[in-house]
Amino acid sequence: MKFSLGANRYGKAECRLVRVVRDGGRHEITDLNVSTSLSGDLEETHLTGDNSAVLPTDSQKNTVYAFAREFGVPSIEEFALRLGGHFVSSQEAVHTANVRMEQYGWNRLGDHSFSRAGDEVRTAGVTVTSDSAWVTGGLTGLTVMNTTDSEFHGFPRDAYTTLPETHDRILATAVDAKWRFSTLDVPWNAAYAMIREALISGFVETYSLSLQQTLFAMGSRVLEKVPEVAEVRLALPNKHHFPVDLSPFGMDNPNEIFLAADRPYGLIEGTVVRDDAPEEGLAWSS
Ligand SMILES: O=c1[nH]c(=O)c2[nH]c(=O)[nH]c2[nH]1
Repeated sequence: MKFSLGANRYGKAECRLVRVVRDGGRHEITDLNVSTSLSGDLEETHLTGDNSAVLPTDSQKNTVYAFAREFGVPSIEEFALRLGGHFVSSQEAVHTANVRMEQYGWNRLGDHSFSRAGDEVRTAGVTVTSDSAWVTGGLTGLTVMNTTDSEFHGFPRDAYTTLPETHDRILATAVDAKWRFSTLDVPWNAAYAMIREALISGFVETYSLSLQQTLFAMGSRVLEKVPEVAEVRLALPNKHHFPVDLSPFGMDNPNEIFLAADRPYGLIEGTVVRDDAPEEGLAWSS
């Protein structure tokens, strides 16, 4: 039997890149998912394992981050054209470069705070018995980011600790919150709006030394603003943004170019409870 190689291409899929421009105190962010795919005279690696024409996908990924630092991202179209043009012009064997871009939208919350558009879901749960009922509200998928005012240091260093201490990092999380009402006499929609606002302002306005500290501030803010809430439970994934080391390419990275990692992520969970919170179960008459 004889086989021949049909269409083929290769590249790095889903380079998650966040770029922060810090001209003055008002930051701008660009959040991208970049995939490269090259094709051309690439038979040899498939047929004999000769890699002399195979620009590593790792190099393709590095180019994405390095170009973001060197040339910025005026638009995803321009950035994609520059990347594609580079691969085709610099690699003799590469005749076609496909570059796919996804750009995620963020809404501004403040000078260095943003919330990601879409994905947010309001939730509610009720339990009803013959003589009582109780209500929990919640939200999931509220993704927020502070591009400064976050530090993490002073932690124990054991034999397996490699994490550098940081005094200026990105803090980003997708808020997963549940709260328990201590009464059924609640203007539900207005209360939801206030709770959501309290969670956001707690995140934005807290100068954070840990996501745990931010969690407690967010929960406390809800209890402060909405007296009908007895308890807030928060699950906050720490959506890590690692500064990319561009020194191998002769570039610095003044906290501008980040790899947005999706897994694994820290998961910080906690409950903030009003000291005089009633037990679950509210009499209908109350
Ligand atoms: O805010 C943080 N809390 C942690 O517990 C933790 N652990 C870690 O690696 N980074 C962070 N950041």
